[in-house]
Amino acid sequence: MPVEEFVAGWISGALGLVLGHPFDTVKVRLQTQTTYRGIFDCVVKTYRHESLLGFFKGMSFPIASIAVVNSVLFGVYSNTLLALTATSHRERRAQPPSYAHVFLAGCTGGFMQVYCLAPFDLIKVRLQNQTEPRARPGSPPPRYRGPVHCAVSICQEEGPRGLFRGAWALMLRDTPTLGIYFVTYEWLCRQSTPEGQSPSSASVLVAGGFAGILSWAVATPLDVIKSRMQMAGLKHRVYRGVLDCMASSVRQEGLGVFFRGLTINSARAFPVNAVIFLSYEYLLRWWG
Ligand SMILES: CN(C)C(=N)NCCC[C@H](N)C(=O)O
Repeated sequence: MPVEEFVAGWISGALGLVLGHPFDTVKVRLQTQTTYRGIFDCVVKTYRHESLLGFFKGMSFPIASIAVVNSVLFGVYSNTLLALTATSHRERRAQPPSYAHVFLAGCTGGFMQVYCLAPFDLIKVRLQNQTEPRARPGSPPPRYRGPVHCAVSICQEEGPRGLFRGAWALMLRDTPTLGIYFVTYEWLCRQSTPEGQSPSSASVLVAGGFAGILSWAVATPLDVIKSRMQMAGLKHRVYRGVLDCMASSVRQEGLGVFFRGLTINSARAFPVNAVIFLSYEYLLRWWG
């Protein structure tokens, strides 16, 4: 099994993560808290209250976990294509796989990454939702002191299964949308590249950026539900499942709830995924 794809997936994921984390914090807050009037209000309040560091809350764990998560996504994707089409990454420009195969491989990568992503994503969301400024003498300490304390507290208070809260919604979000993600990337690359050649850097950037936007646009409704289910344990709010969370969110806030965070998610998705695909492609070309 070729391992370069796993390593390239890890490095490219880390680059994308650092670039996109501040946008991600604003998105998570808009999706799970009702105190903000919009993106601008959330950015201003976060900055005033928590300084620039507020936007980077919860980033250390994803940085550590991206090694596993993104390498599983890209590694499983590429190796599933290898199993389906018997072509390696190098041969795929000359013998492009069908879009059905690309979709299937993307869905498999998305499905497999959920197992690694679920606990890390839960901890990220809980830490991002802590709006207290950094500890000052006399001010109440935040609920979680950091990622490890957060993981231990969840295990103690909600049981080890608590770490997988929202995992069903995450699986429903990621399995089809990662199929869409890779199909969009492949389609846009092929449209802008003469047959048999490798896509230029500009093509990769644009195709990666739009693949990110489209897949996140489709993923946003389930992303909202996933984030709410992840926060539910903390707020002692009990949802009976994904459908119950959907129904109760719509009842209280209307259908617009499914589109919370869509604008900021799209603004984040373009640069993040452009950088992910560019670094992934170049690392693989560089290694031969
Ligand atoms: C719609 N979904 C779930 C995705 N496109 N997932 C791929 C993740 C790529 C990158 N880490 C990001 O956060 O955008």
